[in-house]
Amino acid sequence: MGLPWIGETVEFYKAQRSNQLFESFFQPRMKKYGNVFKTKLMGSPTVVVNGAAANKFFMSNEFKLVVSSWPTSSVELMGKDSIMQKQGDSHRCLRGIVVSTLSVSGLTAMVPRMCTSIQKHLQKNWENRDEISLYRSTKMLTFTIVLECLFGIGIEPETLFGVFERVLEGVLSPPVNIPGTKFSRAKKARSEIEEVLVGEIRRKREAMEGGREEEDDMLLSKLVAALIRGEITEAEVVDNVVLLVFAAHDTTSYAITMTFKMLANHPDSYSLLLKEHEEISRNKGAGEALTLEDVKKMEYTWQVARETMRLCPPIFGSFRKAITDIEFEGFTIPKGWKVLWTTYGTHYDENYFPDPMSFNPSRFADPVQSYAFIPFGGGPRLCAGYQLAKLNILVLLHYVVTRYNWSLVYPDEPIFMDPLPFPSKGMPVKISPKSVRN
Ligand code: HEM
Repeated sequence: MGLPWIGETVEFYKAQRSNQLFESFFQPRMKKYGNVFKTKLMGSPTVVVNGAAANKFFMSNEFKLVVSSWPTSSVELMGKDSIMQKQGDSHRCLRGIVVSTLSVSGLTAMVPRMCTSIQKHLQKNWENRDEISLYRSTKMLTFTIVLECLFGIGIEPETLFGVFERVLEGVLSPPVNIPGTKFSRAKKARSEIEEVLVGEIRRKREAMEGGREEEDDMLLSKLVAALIRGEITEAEVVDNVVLLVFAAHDTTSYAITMTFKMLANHPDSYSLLLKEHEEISRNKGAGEALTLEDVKKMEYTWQVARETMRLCPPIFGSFRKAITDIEFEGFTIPKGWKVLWTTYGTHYDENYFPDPMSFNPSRFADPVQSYAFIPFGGGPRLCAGYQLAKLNILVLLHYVVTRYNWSLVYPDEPIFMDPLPFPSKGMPVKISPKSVRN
């Protein structure tokens, strides 16, 4: 387990920064000790678990044997009332509100809104340019989509983007609130966001209580309606807006950029994907928005995106804390110890994915063993924004591949992690418009 207090923290962070967590940290230990091994990270004895059976056991026993465990700085910056800190009824209530906006009827209404946001973004940021930073562009776009299409918050996204970025920089930094530290800058940014959000929430509440606005299918409206009914508090509304923007941001944009990278490196897959989108475009009138039915036809594209997230998961895993002594496969995990499940441990296992390091989207044409493909987690904490992320990835890909010729400036651009992965140069892409109808 390494040195007495820090254990293997230094090795872990070093591997993480260079995006070598699997190769330099997990894999050597799995080879030596097996799929379940003990280490010490950030002062906590931690059991790292890998494999579908372990994923199922720990993810589905959330609240019974384990609970999510986040660093102090994340909790302070996302807020104590965000869904990631909730358990029991309060978790169910908040999750129910979020997921209700992503039901079939919610998604049906969302697709045209998303088409408008994406087309506006491309027009503003891609038109008349011959090179763009794909990562920065998709980050800004994801942020806009969460505010405009999910929450229905009418604040100009550009005015809040930089402030949110400052919060994100502090979420995994040491929680030292001294002027000049990343954490203190992030706290200040969080207060600025809170002020804007509280203003927006109170304005909406007054309008809804005064009968000038009705509850609609946007998430902010649903949260404020629950606030008026006394089911949740104002702090819960604020903290969950912040959390959802955080949860959506770097994850979706990384998934999109890596999908483009994979397509650039696998021209055969790109040809198949392009055919799928050209077929969808052919059946649309000029300027006609996509529908949920069109998105459902993007089957191969979703296979490509899933294969990309298998090989390049935006989230490498997540920590839990044992709330009781746990017996698992002959091991005893004492109460208070941490458990870390990792995406790599199953995504790169040939028992679930033959020839695991090769890019083969069509392996997703058939159903995958449950809890073997876990970029979105599983169990009660399964990603609440899964459907939004899927829609965002598919609809953006549609507009880009049907409207632009594109190529990567640096096909072998290194990926760094801090704490989430990102392309080190922002993934610059050369673009030129195609002549299209819609
Ligand atoms: C490709 C994009 C995304 C990936 C890979 C991803 C991944 C994940 C993972 C792995 C978890 C589980 C964490 C755990 O078990 O501790 C999670 C939870 C969550 N995600 Fe996502 N996510 C993505 C996009 C989004 C989006 C777009 C939203 C919302 C707008 C979102 C909202 C959430 C929320 C609210 C939770 C916590 C759920 C709960 O505690 O009940 N995510 N996500």
